[in-house]
Amino acid sequence: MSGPDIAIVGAGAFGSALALALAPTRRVVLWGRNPPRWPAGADLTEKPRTDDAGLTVTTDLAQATAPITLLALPAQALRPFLSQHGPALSGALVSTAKGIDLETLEGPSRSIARACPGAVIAVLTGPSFAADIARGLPTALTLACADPQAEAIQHALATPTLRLYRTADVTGAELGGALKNVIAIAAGAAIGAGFGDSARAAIVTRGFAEMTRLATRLGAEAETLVGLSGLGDLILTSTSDQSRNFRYGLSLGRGQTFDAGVTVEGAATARAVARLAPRVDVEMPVASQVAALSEGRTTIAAALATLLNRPLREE
Ligand SMILES: NC(=O)c1ccc[n+]([C@@H]2O[C@H](COP(=O)([O-])OP(=O)(O)OC[C@H]3O[C@@H](n4cnc5c(N)ncnc54)[C@H](O)[C@@H]3O)[C@@H](O)[C@H]2O)c1
Ligand SMILES: O=P(O)(O)OC[C@H](O)CO
Repeated sequence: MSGPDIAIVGAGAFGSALALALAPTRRVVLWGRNPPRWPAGADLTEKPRTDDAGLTVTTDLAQATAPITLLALPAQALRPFLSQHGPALSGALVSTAKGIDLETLEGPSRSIARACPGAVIAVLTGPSFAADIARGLPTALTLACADPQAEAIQHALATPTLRLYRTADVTGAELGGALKNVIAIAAGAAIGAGFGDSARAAIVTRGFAEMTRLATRLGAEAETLVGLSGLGDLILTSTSDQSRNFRYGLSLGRGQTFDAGVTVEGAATARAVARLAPRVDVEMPVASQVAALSEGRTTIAAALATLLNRPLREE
């Protein structure tokens, strides 16, 4: 019998959910340094499988070898992981991370390119909660890849309920996924502070404008930002308390503490953006308030005042 079709590196909520979604029709190996974090509501009973499918869980990274490897690690963990293990990875490397590295101010695809020169690189992103994917609920994602293998990877990762759209705009797709987390924190903070749904709509809309400004300045196509990876994921994350970023924002708005063990990609990415945006001369007023709030440099009232007191201008 030949080896796995798909390796998944990272057995947190998302890697584990993808493993459950793909295993009924593919040979999947899921690697984690800890046991898998099966999402709440996932059905862990044996599903009907094709003869040539199934799931293997391992803590031995050498076993996680396949033509396609999904890197389901948090954005701030990806580069350190790759610097240690990058040379051992092979095949197409597909990142699911949604963030900007605080040290390099680069997205996941650049981290992979630096650590694994010559690898086929892709990004899997878009509106999707791990719990939904694990339950087999219908989901549409973006597979961003500029390599001729993009279409083959798209087909290899799609399932009857996981519909993948393809783009060659890797920069746009990964920045949409990273920046929506920052704006979702702001949306949560507005709701948590009691500013209301109209304020949230304003933050999401103006937040989307600044997401697009930064992404296009960094080489993204504006069209990508209005797709699943940008606007689609922004809508999901800014409106659902399933989102960890939104819930973190809620707690900021309410003046409550938040469990430091929960992955909140938008907090670090807001700080990365606060350093990156001035370098490319892009204004990011909402993101800079999220950075200040998450670092405790401002209060929710002061953040609101700063945003409302900006000079009046054309939309
Ligand atoms: N959870 C979701 O609904 C969801 C959906 C889409 C995308 N994503 C993205 O997928 C990425 C992973 O998120 P998640 O929800 O699985 O996070 P998680 O917090 O549930 O799990 C992260 C996993 O990474 C592991 N990890 C962290 N640092 C590591 C390291 N240095 N070496 C090895 N393993 C390490 C942890 O042990 C954990 O198993 C994030 O960028 C997130 O934005 C998550
Ligand atoms: O729980 P969050 O806020 O990390 O969001 C999860 C996914 O990115 C939603 O698409």
